Amino acid sequence: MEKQSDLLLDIQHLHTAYRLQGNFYDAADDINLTLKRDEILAIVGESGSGKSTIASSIIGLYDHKNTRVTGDILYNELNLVGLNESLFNKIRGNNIGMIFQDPLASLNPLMKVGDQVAETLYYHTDMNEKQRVTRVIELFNQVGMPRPEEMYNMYPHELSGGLRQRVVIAMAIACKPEIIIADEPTTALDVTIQAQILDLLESIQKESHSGIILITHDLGVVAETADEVAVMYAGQIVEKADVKTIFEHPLHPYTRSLLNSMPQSDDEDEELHVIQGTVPSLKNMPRTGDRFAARIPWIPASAHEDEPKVHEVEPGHFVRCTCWQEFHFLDDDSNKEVVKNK
Ligand SMILES: Nc1ncnc2c1ncn2[C@@H]1O[C@H](COP(=O)(O)OP(=O)(O)OP(=O)(O)O)[C@@H](O)[C@H]1O
Repeated sequence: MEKQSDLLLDIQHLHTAYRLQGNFYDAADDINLTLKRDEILAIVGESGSGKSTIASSIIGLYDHKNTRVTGDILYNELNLVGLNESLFNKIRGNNIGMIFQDPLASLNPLMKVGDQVAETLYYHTDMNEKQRVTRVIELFNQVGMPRPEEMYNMYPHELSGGLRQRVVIAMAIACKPEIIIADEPTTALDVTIQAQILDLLESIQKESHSGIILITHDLGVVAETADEVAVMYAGQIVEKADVKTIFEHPLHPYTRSLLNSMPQSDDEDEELHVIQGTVPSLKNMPRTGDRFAARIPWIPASAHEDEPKVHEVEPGHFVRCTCWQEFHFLDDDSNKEVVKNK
């Protein structure tokens, strides 16, 4: 049986709405998710599907005047929804580490990278200066920075993108957080460096027994690293299962379309299925019916539930709506485009 303490985060009925011209619109709509110790949970979906909205709701980094967060985000006994800022400041960095897409934006250009990591330790631990420097060198070693002592005194612009992201990761894990949220941590990096950073995240997770939420639009990244996967479309989770099930037995038409659009080879002329259309903007989001229906118009309206519910089709495998039962790809090439596979 699962130990109570294995559950790190329990997100229930999370709604995050942004104010646009006076009205609030849900960008995350009734999100239910759990994160366990020793688990990498990937949240995957196209741009605009609401992935980063979930991340910012968890860590409480949003414009409180124009963002409304309701529901529960339970971290142990604590509900992070509505938590006061001084408590949040203690939890951020200490219990929950954050890695963003663009390491340059996360770092202060005018400060030595070693001092930036040491600063996190200054705020969250009672280490003295010497201990902090020692710990930073240890962290730089852990994240695979060559010549850590030398690196300590460098400025962000003197480092490559991959090394900068290692600094950000060192900062995120400095206080051994139980939870790490990585929002597109490899998107800004070269392909070869991407794999190294993913390997690093995995080894950190194994060593520290933390839980990682990995936000990505890249199913290749998911296949390589995730244990559990939540597929998001237009603010909602449309499918959730373990990684093997998502790749070997996907059901929701959106998950199947995403998988179908993945390159199968390195051939630049490979024909890729492109999902026609885009995620609707917040204001244009249909608030009733199946939000994905518009992108699979060849599936009859009767296949969709009027108010799609999430069904547990097998233990641990959740799918929104029953339309998957009638879903098929088009036989002709009308939803297929030749796009450069790079
Ligand atoms: N602060 C904000 N104010 C208003 N609308 C916002 C705000 N942040 C995000 N949105 C909108 O909310 C929706 C979800 O955005 P979000 O960034 O969470 O998606 P995402 O899946 O992370 O996409 P991306 O990968 O492009 O960041 C989008 O329609 C976006 O335009």
